[in-house]
Amino acid sequence: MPKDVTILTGFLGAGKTTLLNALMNTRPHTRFALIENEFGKEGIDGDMVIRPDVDIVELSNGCLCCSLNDDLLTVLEELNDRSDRFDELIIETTGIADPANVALPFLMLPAVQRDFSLKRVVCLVDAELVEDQLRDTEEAIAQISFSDLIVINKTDRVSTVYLAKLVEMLQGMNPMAQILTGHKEDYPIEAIMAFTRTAIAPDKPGRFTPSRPVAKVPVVKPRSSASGSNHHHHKHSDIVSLSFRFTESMDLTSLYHRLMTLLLFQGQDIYRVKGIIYDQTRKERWIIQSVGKNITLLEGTPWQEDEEQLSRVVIIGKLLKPEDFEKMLRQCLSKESSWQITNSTTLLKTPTL
Ligand SMILES: Nc1nc2c(ncn2[C@@H]2O[C@H](COP(=O)(O)OP(=O)(O)OP(=O)(O)O)[C@@H](O)[C@H]2O)c(=O)[nH]1
Repeated sequence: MPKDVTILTGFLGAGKTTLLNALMNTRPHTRFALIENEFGKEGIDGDMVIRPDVDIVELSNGCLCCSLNDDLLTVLEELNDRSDRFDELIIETTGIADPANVALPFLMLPAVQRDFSLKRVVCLVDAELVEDQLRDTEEAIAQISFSDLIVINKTDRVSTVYLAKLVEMLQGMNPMAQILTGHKEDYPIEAIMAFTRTAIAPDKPGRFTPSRPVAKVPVVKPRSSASGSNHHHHKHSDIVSLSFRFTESMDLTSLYHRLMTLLLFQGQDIYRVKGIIYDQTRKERWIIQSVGKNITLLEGTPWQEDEEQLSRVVIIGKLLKPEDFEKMLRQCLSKESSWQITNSTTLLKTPTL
């Protein structure tokens, strides 16, 4: 029997990993395989998955919808070789992925369809920030337009009147999608998992029309430019991912305050910050995140004795300059000696294929 597949998409910070954890927790007896895709070099999301028994495949430093398209097929083959070890597959896309390209192998390739059955493409939407995201980026539009099921998340942050308007607006953008609402304390998980795309006549003309010609699937793009730089070309974005790694202790309080100031004064182009922080004054790792101007701090698990204690920080936004963030992060180090930029991935505007 083909394994059920859920594609979980949604703009940066919409709440994909949070929903994923909630979903897997409500199904303790289901064995999940999970493909986590992040386009920065530092894969942070895999560490945020709280169920220890999940078979996680991390695909970092590229987007499944373009540069890692070929890798998806390889991973699917590998997963199929161990198909007796899991019941369902969930793919969490990057926050800027075009889900049409991630879904295409499941929709178009018989060899994939034999082993995997795409049940739903779920798009998480940040109720508070989606209007700005739709105005500023093409990615949010592609995600909402393509998905079968739209879950408006973070309803705790908006009024019911605004929420009703949002439902109307998103339904206008994608009239065929089902729309649900929820927040992290109360996700409509049963309704999400009960939904299957076959129930809504998937083959209606235009239903799954990808934004680019199908004939080009799978789209395989070079991972780096001919010059050998580490710039990664994305089809339609100016979005940059910066990854930093520090072996010195960081002062968590200082990081929090500096980040808050930065977001307050220059936050419009910083879409997402996520970090796992080593502060020598604390036994546990700490998770720092920001979405828009909202910052959250969360206590993680204690460091183990045999574990390397280090901080990893990923910053994603529009045309970000590494020097600005280098300066801020350097000021947060308890000692300033060993900071380094491990990767700087710039997604430049390039002509459509
Ligand atoms: N207030 C509120 N915050 C939420 C809700 N859901 C998620 N968050 C917070 O939003 C932030 C981002 O959540 P994630 O689940 O990491 O978002 P994501 O879509 O996986 O992020 P990327 O993988 O970076 O695109 C975290 O700080 C969450 O705690 C919600 O319903 N309400």
